[in-house]
Formats: sequence, C-alpha cells, structure tokens
Amino acid sequence: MDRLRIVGGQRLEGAVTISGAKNAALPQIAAALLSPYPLELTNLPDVTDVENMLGVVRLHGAEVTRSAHAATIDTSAAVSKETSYDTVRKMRATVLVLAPLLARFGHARVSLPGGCAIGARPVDMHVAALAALGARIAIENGSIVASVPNGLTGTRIVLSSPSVGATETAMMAAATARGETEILNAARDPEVADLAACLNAMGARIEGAGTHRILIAGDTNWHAARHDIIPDRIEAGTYAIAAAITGGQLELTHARLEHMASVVQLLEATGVSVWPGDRGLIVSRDRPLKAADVTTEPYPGFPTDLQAQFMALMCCAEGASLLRETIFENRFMHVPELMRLGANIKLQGTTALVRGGAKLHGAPVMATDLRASVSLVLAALVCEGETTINRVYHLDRGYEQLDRKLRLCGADIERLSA
Ligand SMILES: CC(=O)N[C@H]1[C@@H](OP(=O)(O)OP(=O)(O)OC[C@H]2O[C@@H](n3ccc(=O)[nH]c3=O)[C@H](O)[C@@H]2O)O[C@H](CO)[C@@H](O)[C@@H]1O
Ligand SMILES: C=C(OP(=O)(O)O)C(=O)O
Repeated sequence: MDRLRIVGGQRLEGAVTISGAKNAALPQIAAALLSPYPLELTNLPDVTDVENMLGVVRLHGAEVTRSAHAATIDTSAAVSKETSYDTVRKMRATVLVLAPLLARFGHARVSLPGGCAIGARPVDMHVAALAALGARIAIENGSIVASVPNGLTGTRIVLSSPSVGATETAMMAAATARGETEILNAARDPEVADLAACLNAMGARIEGAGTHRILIAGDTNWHAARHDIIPDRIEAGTYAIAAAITGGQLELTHARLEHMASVVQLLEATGVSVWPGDRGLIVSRDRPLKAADVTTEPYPGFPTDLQAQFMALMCCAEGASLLRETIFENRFMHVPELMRLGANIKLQGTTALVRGGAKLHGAPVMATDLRASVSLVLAALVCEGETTINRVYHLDRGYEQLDRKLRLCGADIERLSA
C-alpha cells in the first residue's frame, strides 16, 4: 500500500490544473447505459473511482475506448446483470447504475450499498423515486431488485430532502419514462446540472436542473453524444485551502467561481483573498488566518466534501471556530488524526470546536476516507517535521496526481510505494 511522506513548512506558489469533477463523471458514466448509442466523455478525471465506474459498465457489456482524460462508452451490446455487493461496497456511486439498467432493460438487480465510514447513507429516496415512476421494487437477500415490465411512466416526484444521488437517479429514469416528470426539492448541485446537460446531449429534454424544480420530458430518442465534464469544485476548494494554509498563492486553472460562492465567501472571512484570473481563480493569503464558523449544507451552501479540509485550515487560525456537519452523521474521522498532529479539537455530536493556533508536528497518520485523507495532507504541509500518511488509495479515489500537483507548487511531498 502506498504512503505519502510530507515535510511541512513550504509556501505553495504556482498554478494547479483542476481536473474534471469526479462526482459529475460517475453518474455520466452510469448514464451511458441508458442509450444504445456511444457516449464520449471528455475532461474525465484520471482517478480510481472513474476507473472503477468504467469497470462497472464494462461488467454490463459496455465497450470502453480510453484516451487520456476521455472515454467513449458504447453500450450497444449491454445487458442488465446483477451488480454485486463486492462492486457496490468499493464505491457507493455504483448504485447509480440501478436507474439506467431498469429504464433500458425493464429489470435490474443491484446490491444495497450499506453504510460507509462517513455515515449510514441509505438509498430509500432512490428507491421511492423509481417506485413513483412505476417500478416494482423489493429488497431480496441484500439486493435492490427492480422491474417494470410495461415501462416507466412520468409523474411528480417530491424528494424528502435534496439528495444528489436520488435526484440523479430520478432524472435518468424519467428521461426514458412515458410522459413528463417533475422533480421537486431537487438537489441544485452543479454536478446535477452537468448530468442534465450530458443527458440532453444524448437526446433527453430536461429543464431546470440546478434549481429545486426539474422538468423531464420523457420518451427520449437517444443518439450518440459527446459531453465535456465540468471542473471539480471540491478539488479546486482543496487547493484553495492548500494556498491558504501555507500562506501562499495558487492559480487554480479551470476553477469556476460560480460553483464556489459559499467556499470563496468563507475563505474571505478567514482573511484569504480570492479573485478571478484569465485561466481560473487565484487564491492568496498574506495575512494571519482568522477563525470562522461553518455549517455544511446542501448546495449552494458550504459542501460537506470540504468540511475536513476547512477544519485543517482552522487548526492554524487565530481563535476558535465551530464546524457543524449536517449532511453525514459520522464525517469526523479526520479529528483524531488531526489531533495526532497536535490540533486542539473537541467533538460533541456533529459539532467540532477547533481551537486554532496550536503548533502542529509531523507524525504517522492514517487516511480513513477521501476527504479526511486530504485534510491530513493539508495539515502536514504546515507541520514541523515529517508526516507519513498511510492508505493513500483513499486519496487516489478522487484526486488526480495529488502529490505531483502539490510538488510542482513547491511542496516537499513524496509517494512511497510499498
Ligand atoms: C458520487 C457523489 O456525487 N457523491 C456526493 C453525493 O453523495 P450522495 O449522492 O450519496 O449524497 P446525498 O445528497 O444523496 O446524501 C445527502 C444526505 O441524504 C441522505 N440520503 C440520501 C439518499 C437516500 O436515499 N436517503 C438518504 O437518507 C444521505 O444519507 C445524506 O445524509 O453528494 C454528497 C452530498 O453533497 C457528497 O458528499 C458526495 O461526495
Ligand atoms: C463522499 C464522497 O464520495 P462518494 O459519495 O462517492 O462516497 C466524496 O467525494 O467526498
């Protein structure tokens, strides 16, 4: 298993190319199963989650032609097979193949994903949305078994909360349904809007994605399509924090301000400067960091996927900050590891009180999930001495060449292969 070795104390300076968004890529790869015509995805990030999702569609008979940062997925010979527990367990987003398989083939069997390190993460809203569209769904031996012998029928779906995955499931299924579907209380994330743009390129007629109310015309005539994936706002936010924590300046090439308003607002409240440049965003800090409180919220609120990284930043701020996690009940696996580096953090339920300013010292730490791991990398950049981070495969799930990108900006970071 690879490890990362980081020696802290370097100020980061330079440009970082922000890759395509993992969380936009995953549902779009699943969406390729909706249509028998090829889908070409460009700006595809080179991360293991994307490779795994391409593996999942291959398991269903898709032919995938890869080039650097692109893939053409031809599902003309695809079939609906069982998606096993082993596959779903590795990556929860695999559950996104349920709707396309059901919509195209009339039946699907996908193992229930179960909980993961950050929370229980049920899929009841995905199931309810498909049932509303007319699917018969049962849970049998740990799998979701869905069928719709006479095809899906458009309807009104009211989500009990704006789940990203359930909105995507509903949108994909509704595109194939007979008649119009309205999704209310939809997730407004840019990745949802990007999936709609991809589906529209494939022939669907979807309006309102990116707002609470999405209208899907149904009865799609699919055709071959090409779609360019949006830049990863979570990767961009992570590097923005890397610039902030080291008191450096980074140009985040391709980063989009319009996807990052809550993040930029919070960083500015801590004394960080962010401004648009010719190629993306520029992030810089030359003042002491101020503490700021934050509550994670559905988009456009502050993303849960940046909570751990922001906590690392607040460990270095003057004063105390409160971080409230409202999306995932157990997303604080980074706290004990940050404390091993010397951070002063008190956890109470879903709130963390961070008393900033403690001197951080390098130590061996354990990566536990994707964003927890990267928060340790960020903290290690300012630790006195050497930090080694184990289980780097968590990072490789969603960060393309993290060590190389940081090294190019001046970080003292090295990957140690086992
Ligand atoms: C691949 C992908 O895009 N992953 C992102 C997606 O995950 P994901 O799509 O799984 O997240 P959701 O928006 O669905 O989850 C939000 C909340 O709703 C709950 N819930 C969700 C579905 C359901 O059927 N029942 C239910 O109770 C979840 O447990 C969680 O508490 O959005 C999350 C919230 O922004 C991000 O952290 C993940 O990085
Ligand atoms: C939680 C994440 O991903 P997933 O939903 O795939 O677990 C993430 O990207 O931070």
